[in-house]
Amino acid sequence: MAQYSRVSGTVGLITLLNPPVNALSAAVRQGIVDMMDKALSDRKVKSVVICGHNGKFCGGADIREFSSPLTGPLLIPVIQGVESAAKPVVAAIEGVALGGGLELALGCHYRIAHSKARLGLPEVHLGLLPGAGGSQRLPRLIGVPAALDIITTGRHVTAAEALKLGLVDRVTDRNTVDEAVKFALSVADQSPQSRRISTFPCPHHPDLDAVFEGVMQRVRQRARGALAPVACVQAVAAATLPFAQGMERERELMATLFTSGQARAQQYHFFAQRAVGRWSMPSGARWDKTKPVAVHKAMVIGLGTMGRGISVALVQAGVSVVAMETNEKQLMDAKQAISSMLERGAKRRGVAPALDKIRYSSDMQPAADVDLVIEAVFEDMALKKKVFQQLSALCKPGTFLCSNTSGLDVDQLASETRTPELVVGMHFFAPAHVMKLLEVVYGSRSSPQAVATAMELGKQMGKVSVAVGNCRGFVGNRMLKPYLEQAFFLLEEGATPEFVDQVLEEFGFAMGVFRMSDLSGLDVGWRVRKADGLPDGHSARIRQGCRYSPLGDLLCEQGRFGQKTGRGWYQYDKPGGQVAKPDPWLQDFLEKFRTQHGLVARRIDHQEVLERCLYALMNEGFRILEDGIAAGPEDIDVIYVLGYSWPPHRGGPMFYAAMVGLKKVLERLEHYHQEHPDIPSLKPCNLLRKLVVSGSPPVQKWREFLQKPQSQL
Ligand SMILES: CC/C=C/CC(=O)SCCNC(=O)CCNC(=O)[C@H](O)C(C)(C)COP(=O)(O)OP(=O)(O)OC[C@H]1O[C@@H](n2cnc3c(N)ncnc32)[C@H](O)[C@@H]1OP(=O)(O)O
Repeated sequence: MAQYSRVSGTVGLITLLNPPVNALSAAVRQGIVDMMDKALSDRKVKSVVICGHNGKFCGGADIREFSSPLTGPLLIPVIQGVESAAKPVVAAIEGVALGGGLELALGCHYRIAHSKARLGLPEVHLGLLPGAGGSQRLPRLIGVPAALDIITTGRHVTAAEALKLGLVDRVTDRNTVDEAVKFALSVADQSPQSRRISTFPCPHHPDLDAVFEGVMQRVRQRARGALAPVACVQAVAAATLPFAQGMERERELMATLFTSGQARAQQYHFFAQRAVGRWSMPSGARWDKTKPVAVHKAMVIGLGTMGRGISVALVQAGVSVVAMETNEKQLMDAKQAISSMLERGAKRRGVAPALDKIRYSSDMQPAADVDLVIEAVFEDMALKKKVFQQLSALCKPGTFLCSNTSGLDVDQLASETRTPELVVGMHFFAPAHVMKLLEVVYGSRSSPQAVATAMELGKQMGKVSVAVGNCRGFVGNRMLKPYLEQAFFLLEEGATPEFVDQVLEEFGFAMGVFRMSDLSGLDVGWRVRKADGLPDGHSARIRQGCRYSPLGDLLCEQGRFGQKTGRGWYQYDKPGGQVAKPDPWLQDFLEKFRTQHGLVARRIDHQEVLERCLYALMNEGFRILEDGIAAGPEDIDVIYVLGYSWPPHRGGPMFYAAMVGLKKVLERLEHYHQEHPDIPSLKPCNLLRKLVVSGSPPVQKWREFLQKPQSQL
């Protein structure tokens, strides 16, 4: 809803009231209409200010309303009503003006922003476009190139940048509403006629065609099959037409997006990202019953790529860091690298680099005086155990001990310490100061407070933290295993790396499985498999009664580790080269392999590649839910979108399973498992069967079918 009062004698003040972000629900839209009527009909009122309750202008349309038929007045006429008002209307922007919120502000005749406010049109992240005139008014106000940038990236613009772009008229450090009221008084006698953005012509640009072509090309490349970014460009292109025609085009494009599965997927992802913050553990411990401990000082042990990124993320979150590395040369290199990462980051954010927040050490002693340690040494259990033993002896009581591991047993590490309840895994993703995902792994003895502290620290670092149980590979890497396996089996059966990658990239992954494997290095998994007892030079295709593909191992034995050696599943022009080219050697190698094992290459189609890779991955997701390793499908989906480049417009693997239809997924898995009975990951899991028998409920209802946590609190 919206509140109305008259202030300073002649200013009508309309306050949007819908906590926490004053989203434009039906009641708020109706409130704006009613309060505008009140202000315009009050003869004493000469000008109007629109602001948001509690220091937030408006977070946009109420996304929760998108899943049911719209009621109340539509936003487009509401904004038109504001713009066509005969009295000047000023938007007082505090906190955020996003999506429909910024569109409303664009309908006002003036915009005053607080210096800390953020403005943007992030609809593209919800699978939409700014459909309440934003795609038409923004380019008219700030020009096509700047509008295209803001609309297609969905990024938030600071008040300072908004002022530079001409998006706001004034920026203030003072009380924004008071300033807006003063401003409204000063323009009370002026006609708003010349301030109506819908009447502006689109600013001239010498080569608009080239601008649109360039952006469209970039957007298509980045979009990976997403419809919204492309529609955003098309909508802005329509801003060069007369306003009414542009609005009609915006409406048509929006209608297509609004009903698309992609918009549903991206809106699901928006809420899923927020839902994972409400974590729970099988013990019944929960986010709302556990207080995190504030971390002021942390230590990072091991300054390889991960340790450096983690140190930067901590410093940028305002935590004092001791960065430790025993190798002096590595320590010096790390210091230089971390300083330049901090400097670059600070420059991007327009702040001073917090170089004084970090100090360096070549020994473990400073661990005695920190609140939390993140161990980020090489992924080797023996080495990590040694570090945890040392930490246990050194740290003061209450210090949280975290391991940045991508899949090792957190319980084993905890058992090396005197305080297993303070041990959790913190699985960061590379580059750790950039990637948004953090898996927080609780062991069987981790205390709820340790989990809450790691989750909160992740949030402070700007990450989306997901609490997961302890098992080999946790959630993300555990699901990756059957996916990779299927890709290898497909090569054995007749596919090529190029074809498998092409199918997965067409689906929307940034990189197919083989290009990704070349980038991250084939040797990483090989070393882990060898540590698990993989015999050298052995190419058997059946291990412990199950199908096993030795292809990756055989490539590693040839020194083909991927990009870094210039050869892997593809060839590169030099070690470290990035352009993957098909390698005739690999074709020859695959043919010889098939002959050696009596395999006859068959024609494998697009559908089989997708189904075998993706359904095997989803099936593992159902097992993870069944095992209680993830609390709900949202957790898995957030991990896959943010950490494994699953296309956001497909929601995540569990959401996608629901979109495809659980019955179909089950049938196809049954079919493939019949064809390949020696591949256990293709055997449909019980939870999937249970859901199908229960009529394939929507993904939001799956938690009801999972085992309830046992409350021990
Ligand atoms: C035809 C009309 C078309 C219009 C197009 C639109 O306007 S689409 C909406 C565009 N707006 C956005 O995309 C903004 C989405 N929100 C955010 O980015 C952030 O929430 C925020 C506004 C920057 C605030 O961030 P903060 O970290 O402070 O809080 P949370 O993200 O945790 O949000 C708090 C709760 O508010 C819910 N929420 C936020 N925005 C909306 C919204 N637009 N509609 C409905 N609900 C919203 C959010 O879900 C949180 O609640 P939970 O219960 O925790 O989920």
